[in-house]
Amino acid sequence: MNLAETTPPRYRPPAPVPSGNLGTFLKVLLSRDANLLTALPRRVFDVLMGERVIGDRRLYIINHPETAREVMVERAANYPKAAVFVDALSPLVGDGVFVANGSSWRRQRDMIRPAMSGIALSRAYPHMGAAVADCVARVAAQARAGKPFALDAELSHVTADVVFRTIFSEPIEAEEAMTVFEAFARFQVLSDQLAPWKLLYSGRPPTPPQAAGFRAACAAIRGTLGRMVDRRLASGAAAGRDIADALIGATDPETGRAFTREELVDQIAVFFLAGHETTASMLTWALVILANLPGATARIRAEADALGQGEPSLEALQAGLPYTKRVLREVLRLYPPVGFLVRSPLAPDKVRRWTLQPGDLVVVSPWVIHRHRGFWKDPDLFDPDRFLPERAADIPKDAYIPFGLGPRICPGAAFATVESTLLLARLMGNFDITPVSPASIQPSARLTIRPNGTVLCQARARG
Ligand code: HEM
Repeated sequence: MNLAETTPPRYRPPAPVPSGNLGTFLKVLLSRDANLLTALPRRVFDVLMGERVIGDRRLYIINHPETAREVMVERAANYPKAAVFVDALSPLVGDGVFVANGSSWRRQRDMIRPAMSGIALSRAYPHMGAAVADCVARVAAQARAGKPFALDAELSHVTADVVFRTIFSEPIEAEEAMTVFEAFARFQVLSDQLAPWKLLYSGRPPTPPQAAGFRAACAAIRGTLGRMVDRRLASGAAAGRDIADALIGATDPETGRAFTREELVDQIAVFFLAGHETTASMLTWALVILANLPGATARIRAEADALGQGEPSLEALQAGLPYTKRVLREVLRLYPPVGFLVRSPLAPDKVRRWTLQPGDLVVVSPWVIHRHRGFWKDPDLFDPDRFLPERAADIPKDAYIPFGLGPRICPGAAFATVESTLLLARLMGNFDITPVSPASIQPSARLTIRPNGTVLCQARARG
C-alpha cells in the first residue's frame, strides 16, 4: 500500500462557522455556554488588526504576524499579561511564572530553566513511559469491557499522571495527587463560569455566586501541594531526581536566593495547570480527527509499529515518527490549546494606526491566526503535510504560534512534544478508538480549547 495516497485530501474537522456580530458576542459571553469561538465574527479571520469596544473596555486583536512580533517580542516589556487574566489564575498559582510580570517573572523564568532543560526531560522520560503504559492498560480494560469511556477524562488523567510523576516521582493514583486532580476538575468548571464576568468590566467585577466554590477548589489544590512540598523539604532534595528537586535546588542567578516554600507551591501549581490540560486537549483532538482518517491512521500505525513493543529511547522518539509529529503539529494549528494570549499595555503605544492605552486589552490569538484567510491555504482543512520541509516556505514567519512567542514562549514545548508523540503512537498502535457521537463534538474555548462535552468513545484492541 502506498500510504501517502491513503490520506483523504480534503477533510474539515469540527469548528464553528464564524458569524457573530457584537450582539451575538455579548449574548454568548453572558450565556451559560460562554463559548467565545462561536461568537467570533467572520471578519476577524481576514483583518490584520481590529478594534472593538465592549462594556468600558477597548479590545484589540492583532493578527498580522509582524505586528504580533512587535508587541509580543520587541516591545514585550510594555505588554505584561493583562490583570483580567492574572486575577483569574492567581488564586491557584499565586505569583507563579505563568502569571507573574516584570522583574518577578524574569527571575522566576531564569530559575525554572534547569527544571525545563533537556537534562530534566531525559530524567522525566522514564516517568512518562510508566504513565503511558498505565494509560494503555486502562484503555485495554475499557476495550475488554466493551463499554464506552470518556476519552477526554482518560487523557486528562494520563497527562496529570505524567506531570505528577515528573514533579514528585509519584503516580496520580496516590491519594494526595488524586485530591489535586479532582479539585482541578472543579477549578476548571468554575473558572469557565467566572471568565465572562471578568472580561466585561475593566474595574473589579462583582463577585458571582460561583466564586466561593472556586476559591475552595484552589485552596484544596494549594493545601495538598503545600503538604507535598513540606515533606520533600523535610526529607531533603536529592539532586537530579525530579522537577521538585530541581525547583528546590534552583537559585536566583543574581542574588543566589532559592524559592520560598510559597513560591515552590506557586511553580508546582503552574506546572500542573500549564502542563496537563494543554497536552490532554491536543491529544483528544488528535484522536477525534484520526477516527475519520483511515489513511492517516495507517501511516501513524506504521511508525508506531516500527518502534517495537519495548520502551523506545528518548533519542529514537525525538528523531523518528515524522508523520505522527506532523499530525500533532497540524492538530495544534487547528486546535491550539491556548487559544488567546491576552496582554495590556503599561504605557501608551502606537500600533499600526491605533494608539493603545493602559487598560486596553490586546489579544494575539493562535486560534484566529492559525485559521486566518491571509496566511494559510485552506485554513480549515486538516493537512499535516503542510508541515513537510519542502512546503515550509508557504507558512509565514510567526503565523504558527501554538506555544506562544517572545520571551514568554512555552518552556514546556519539548516536554509536550515528546509526551504527545509517545502517547499518540501507543494509543493508535494498540487500539481503534471511535467516538460514539462524532457529530456532536465541537470545540469550545474554556481554560483551554476543548471539546464542548464529554467525548465518549469505544476502544477495540487491534488484532
Ligand atoms: C501542547 C501542550 C502545550 C501548549 C500548547 C502550551 C502552550 C503555552 C503557551 C501558548 C504559553 C504562553 C502563554 C502566553 O504567552 O500568554 C505557555 C506558557 C507556559 N507553559 Fe505551556 N503549553 C503546553 C505544555 C506545557 C507543558 C507540558 C509545560 C510544563 C511541563 C508547560 C509550561 C508552561 C509554563 C511554565 C508557561 C509560562 C511561561 C512564562 O510565562 O514565562 N506548558 N504554554
